Amino acid sequence: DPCPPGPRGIPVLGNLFQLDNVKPWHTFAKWKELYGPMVYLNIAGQPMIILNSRKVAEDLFDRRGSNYIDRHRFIALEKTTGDSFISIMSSTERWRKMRRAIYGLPPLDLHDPTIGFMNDFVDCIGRLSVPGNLLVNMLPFLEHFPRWTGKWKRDAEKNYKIFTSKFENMFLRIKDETVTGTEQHPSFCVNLAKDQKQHGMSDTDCAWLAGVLYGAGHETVTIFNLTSTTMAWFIFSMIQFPQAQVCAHEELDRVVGQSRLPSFADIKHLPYIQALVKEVLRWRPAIPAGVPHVPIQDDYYEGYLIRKGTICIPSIWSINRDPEVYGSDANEFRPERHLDNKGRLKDESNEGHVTYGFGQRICVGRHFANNGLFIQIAMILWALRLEPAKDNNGNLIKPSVDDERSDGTFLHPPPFQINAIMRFEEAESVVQQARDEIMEGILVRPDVS
Ligand code: HEM
Repeated sequence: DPCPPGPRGIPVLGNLFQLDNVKPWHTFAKWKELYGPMVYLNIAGQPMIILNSRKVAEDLFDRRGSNYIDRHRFIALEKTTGDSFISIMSSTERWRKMRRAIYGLPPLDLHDPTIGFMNDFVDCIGRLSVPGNLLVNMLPFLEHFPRWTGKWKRDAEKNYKIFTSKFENMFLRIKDETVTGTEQHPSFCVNLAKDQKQHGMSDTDCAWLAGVLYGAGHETVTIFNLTSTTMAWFIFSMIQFPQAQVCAHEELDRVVGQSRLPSFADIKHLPYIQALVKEVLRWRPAIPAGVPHVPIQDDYYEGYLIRKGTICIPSIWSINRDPEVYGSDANEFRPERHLDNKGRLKDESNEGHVTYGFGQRICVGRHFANNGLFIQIAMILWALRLEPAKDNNGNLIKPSVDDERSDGTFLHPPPFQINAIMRFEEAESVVQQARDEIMEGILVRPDVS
């Protein structure tokens, strides 16, 4: 049976050297023009398929989701985490249990001394998640070579011990306090400790699940923080497209007024802000080549064979600007595309993009992320007007709209400076008051350090 079309490779190593490890999604988009929505590659014997249209990605990952449920092996990352990293775990019973257990939020505490430790953790994970940067991921037989032949293996074993012991300490402390009734503050760990038996999870699994989720929502500037990367793209888009800011300000003034901050209760009445969140995520997805899915059985699609074990990469970048879905202006930043002609959201159940991935491995943090982005964007625009910084002669300095930075997995805006201007006099005191209330709330919590 034929494989989908794709670029010709060289003998043995196939298309290994045609894979662009820096910004592969731009190469995928070019290949879409040449070969169509499914592009086949052979990476030193490992089959790989790039999915470049929404239809193909949804047909396979959503409609046949129970087959496209597995992950490709990131071997060094697997060893560093004792294969406890839910996002890259194979579709085992352990993964199922962890996914089922996720319903709360990771605790965030400004005084938590673990912040430095978590920075190291997310840095390490970020380095190991770049698909092509370690040979062992492409040539898995290297995994079984002795330890002295691979530094990656020695580092992985050492780091696994450090991370596990810290995560276990963090989890077991909460668990002890939950059992003795001293931990009163609701948190993800408290819920997990209470329901651990029901979920059938070991202490180490609970500790890793909590640690990884804490990492995903972690408030740092490291590459791993998808929410803060998306916020950086939001600010970038506001200085590039001032008209969108004018529309957002108009909506906030009309719905919220100027005497109080926006809240979650306003969400239904702020469709333009919701559309803005969707458009930032669509226009500049933080993981533009997604996370690969791997089928557990051979599959046939449109006359092509997709062998089990094939690395299937959803090109989120291409799919988010598929002209068949978004029309000819798909490359432009236009929040209005998510609204009908009465200014209401076109379809509340539809994200309007595929930035959170697909099927049974879709991002479990997406509601948390959407809510966080909504409230941050609403509050920033309620109080501020964002403008590009000016040079000494008063000229605006603004990066080119197409500029971007990447390490192969995550997409960031280039460095840029802004001026943030209070929109009205009372804004400052309203923000200050809200801040004081939150700080009081944190300070009355029991000391958790
Ligand atoms: C703007 C923010 C975020 C973006 C763009 C994002 C994107 C993604 C993507 C593309 C995947 C892979 C989906 C697939 O395989 O098709 C994923 C998985 C995942 N995300 Fe997120 N994410 C975000 C925020 C978060 C947050 C805040 C959390 C935690 C609270 C989180 C937890 C997870 C987990 C645990 C998985 C792995 C699911 C699995 O493999 O079964 N994410 N995310």
